[in-house]
Amino acid sequence: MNTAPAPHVAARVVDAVKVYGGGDTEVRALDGVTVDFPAGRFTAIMGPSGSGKSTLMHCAAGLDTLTSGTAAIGGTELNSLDDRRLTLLRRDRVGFVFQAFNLLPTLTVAENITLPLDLGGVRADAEWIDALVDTVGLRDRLHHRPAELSGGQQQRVAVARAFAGRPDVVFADEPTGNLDSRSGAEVLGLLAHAVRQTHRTVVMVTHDPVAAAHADEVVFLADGRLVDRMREPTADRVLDRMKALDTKALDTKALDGAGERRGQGVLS
Ligand SMILES: Nc1ncnc2c1ncn2[C@@H]1O[C@H](COP(=O)(O)OP(=O)(O)OP(=O)(O)O)[C@@H](O)[C@H]1O
Repeated sequence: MNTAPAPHVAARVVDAVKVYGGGDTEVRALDGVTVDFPAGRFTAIMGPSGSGKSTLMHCAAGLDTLTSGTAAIGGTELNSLDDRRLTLLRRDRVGFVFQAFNLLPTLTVAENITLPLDLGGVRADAEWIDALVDTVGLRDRLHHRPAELSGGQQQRVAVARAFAGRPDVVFADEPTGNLDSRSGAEVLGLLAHAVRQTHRTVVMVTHDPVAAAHADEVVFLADGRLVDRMREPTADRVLDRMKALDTKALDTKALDGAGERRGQGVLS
């Protein structure tokens, strides 16, 4: 079966299973997840702690491999790539933003932004980079080093760096986890703006309903399964959904403790 995405899908996983460990310590972090991340949209992944959010993101981004099932980015199935091609795909077609800003302290803001392109020997598109610098509001900081910037400004550099190579998709893992709420809101607004203005795709893992509300759509995981999707989320609706999932997760754990069979996912 050809599971490569149609052009309007930036990334996709199909029947994704990820098992860590074996025997008594086996964990099914993903238990048959199929999800599309539409191109030109901002999607948030939410779910209770341990529900598989980071595992899904890492496998969808080619940072980790699935036990079974497939993952694809922009029409390319990741399982079909050897290590070298996978590294090139990650470098050329995927951007990353992490909780820790991961900037190089000895480089200026401008150098940090174009670092992935410079490492790959790719010529930066000056017009695109110029527009990005304006989008993230760092024009007057281009020659500063990261230590001279606030946390929010550093994360804005990381956002510009993630978009520098016009990637098919930018994956963001708790990008506001180290920021105060005001800087966090700025970075989220920026991600949403970059998606709208440049028609790029962002997939973000977050614990925070307020952060998720900046996305166009939220996908919810529970127990390694996709249990719901919500378009045009608001923080209140996401919070209500999360409360229901957390309650269900607690109930399931209580049942497990009583020796009952594990629940079959929250909505099924
Ligand atoms: N490298 C690993 N080895 C063993 N188990 C792992 C590993 N990585 C994750 N897990 C387990 O897989 C499950 C899913 O983990 P994952 O980090 O994807 O969840 P999460 O929803 O991102 O959690 P959190 O919100 O707490 O960050 C958890 O039970 C976790 O303990």
